[in-house]
Amino acid sequence: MGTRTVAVVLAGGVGARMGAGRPKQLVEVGGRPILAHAVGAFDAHPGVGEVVVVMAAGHLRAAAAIAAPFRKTAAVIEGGDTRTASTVAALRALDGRPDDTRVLFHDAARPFVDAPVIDRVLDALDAHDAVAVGVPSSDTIVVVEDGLIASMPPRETMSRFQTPQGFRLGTIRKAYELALADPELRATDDCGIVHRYLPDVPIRVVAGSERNLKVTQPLDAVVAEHLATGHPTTGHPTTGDIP
Ligand SMILES: Nc1ccn([C@@H]2O[C@H](COP(=O)(O)OP(=O)(O)OP(=O)(O)O)[C@@H](O)[C@H]2O)c(=O)n1
Ligand SMILES: C[C@](O)(CO)[C@H](O)COP(=O)(O)O
Repeated sequence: MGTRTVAVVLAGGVGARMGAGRPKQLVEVGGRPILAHAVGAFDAHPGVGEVVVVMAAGHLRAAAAIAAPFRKTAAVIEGGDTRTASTVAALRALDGRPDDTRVLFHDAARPFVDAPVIDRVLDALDAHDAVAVGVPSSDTIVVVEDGLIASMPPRETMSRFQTPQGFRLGTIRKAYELALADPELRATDDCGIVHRYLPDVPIRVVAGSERNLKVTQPLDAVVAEHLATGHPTTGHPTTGDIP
């Protein structure tokens, strides 16, 4: 048997910016919960052996019901207060696994991750211990401090990060061990933890996909419905803009 690959679907958030009254990963697009789309993508991928779902406290039964029909679902566990804490919960659930295990961390809020993106991450993990997924930024990105431009990196060097982010388990474990000892720890993704705490580990960036959007704001749900069905939801002020 080859090296095991575990996909961790991070669904521990509450969806405050979406304001749906429940975690956005439970909201349906195209007739299925967002969480089901995300779990389904990894369940269907031949390179993935197991799927672990990390769910927001108070919603574990709902998540378990969504994940149960997928044969690769190995566990549904409770997350933490931050995305970082939810990743830590997943790493604890993987205690005892060999260091060369491949682990993919994916935002449940990205329902349209597809096989080519997962392929690229897994292929890159053959040669690298940490892999990120990015798409070129169409916008100019500026660093703003106190309402003023502090720096303006050249747009052609800017990449918008998506998930899955892939790691050898030993590498991401070590990075989090160091991160958790840092009282200043702040991070929005897992590659950021490796970049900061294991700066000598090169992080390979592979191409993501514009479809692999993160459903974050109410408008994203309209776009997601359109991508899932070809039909926008009705009643939203922007639906007329979408063919
Ligand atoms: N404590 C947390 C917070 C976030 N996430 C997951 O990380 C992904 C990206 O986070 P985000 O889009 O910010 O989701 P929420 O935290 O739910 O959104 P918000 O910040 O608007 O509350 C999501 O799949 C989310 O469920 C998580 O597993 N645990
Ligand atoms: C991991 C991520 O999706 C990469 O773009 C993003 O950083 C998640 O951030 P959030 O604040 O948890 O939405």
